[in-house]
Amino acid sequence: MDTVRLRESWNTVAGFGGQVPLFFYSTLFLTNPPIREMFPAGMSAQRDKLLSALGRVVAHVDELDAAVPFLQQLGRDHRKFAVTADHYPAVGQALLATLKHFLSENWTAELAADWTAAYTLVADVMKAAAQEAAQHTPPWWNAEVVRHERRTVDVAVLTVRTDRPLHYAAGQSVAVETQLRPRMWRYYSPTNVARDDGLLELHVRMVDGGVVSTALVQGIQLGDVLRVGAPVGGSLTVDHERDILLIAGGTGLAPFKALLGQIANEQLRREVHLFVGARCMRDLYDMPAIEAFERAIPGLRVIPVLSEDKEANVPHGLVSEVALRYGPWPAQEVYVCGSPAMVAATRDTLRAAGMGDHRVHYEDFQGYGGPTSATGFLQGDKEYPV
Ligand SMILES: NC(=O)C1=CN([C@@H]2O[C@H](COP(=O)(O)OP(=O)(O)OC[C@H]3O[C@@H](n4cnc5c(N)ncnc54)[C@H](O)[C@@H]3O)[C@@H](O)[C@H]2O)C=CC1
Repeated sequence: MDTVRLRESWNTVAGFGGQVPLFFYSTLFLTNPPIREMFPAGMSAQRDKLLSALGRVVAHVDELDAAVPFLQQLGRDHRKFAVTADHYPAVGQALLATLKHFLSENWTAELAADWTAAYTLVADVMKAAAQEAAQHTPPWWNAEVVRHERRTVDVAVLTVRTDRPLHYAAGQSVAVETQLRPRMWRYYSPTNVARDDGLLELHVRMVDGGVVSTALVQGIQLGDVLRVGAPVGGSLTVDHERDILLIAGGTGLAPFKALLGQIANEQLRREVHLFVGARCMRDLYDMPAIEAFERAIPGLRVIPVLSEDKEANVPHGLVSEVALRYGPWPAQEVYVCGSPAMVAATRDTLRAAGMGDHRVHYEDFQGYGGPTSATGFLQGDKEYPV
């Protein structure tokens, strides 16, 4: 398989922009009408998600070893869409038809063979992981809403109870769907460690144009049943004993609250600093719970930071910049979570301050195709469905 040729051909096709997903989905749905039912009625949000994710993964197939855990999660997570092994050939055929169409005279028998081999590798990893998961877990968990608190105009804290235990690591995310918005899945990070009774707390901010987050904040009723997908993500999990610096922007606090739950149960003594960034006082929507952790964890220090309002005794500025001012952080593992813009800006700030990328952790959902890895993932209520 010539991976350079694969990548070059993908770059050429990607240059056709929005026409590519249009052609891909038309081909997929025309040749396999039942697959249309698996996607939401409105396709605009995810038009390019599946395809760009597939393209990225397949074109980097020479790094497949590194991508295997991600592809396995993807395979398991896709069970919630009712994707079965039978669907993979249809997607592969639509992908090949799309490449052929846009590469026209540059589409050769060799390229067709390379793309077929690459897609087969990716699909095999995903299918095997899905099949293995099917032995012991459902395609999704039903989760009844048992508590719904509006903490601010646009932030709700939901507590749901899954119908069977859901095992995940603190810092991972799960996809959530409400029947108010069928087939539109959004990722949220449970804010508690996994519990035997299946209780999960989720933090949801209503975002502009976010139809799912609006439904979860404003439309949901106690007793409603959400669907929850298999856990994904591994960048914000902690499996070491080093000191930690956590930098949260807004509801990006969610996975870190779960980490505090994990750390509170450790026998270990380590230093943990948590910077909680918000625009104004009322956006610090969960401080009593976070301060309770501060009392329970001897090495934990929590520093709220306001970027818009100025309040006495509360540091002012972007959370990343304030966190740097409190340094130096010579050996801490650094975890960053917030909006994509906040994560990108924080990474730049830390890099400019000389902090090596190797100890800065953030969830890369593009790479998934969602928060920056390979298939239409997301964080919070960003539009990253597959
Ligand atoms: N709800 C959840 O479970 C999870 C949510 N998220 C994501 O966290 C994000 C939270 O956003 P909001 O609550 O609206 O936060 P926000 O926009 O109110 O920002 C909070 C703080 O982050 C910093 N910040 C924001 N934008 C920045 C930028 N461009 N450069 C540098 N610093 C910046 C500032 O200090 C600001 O005060 C959402 O994108 C959500 O998708 C991520 C993981 C899990």
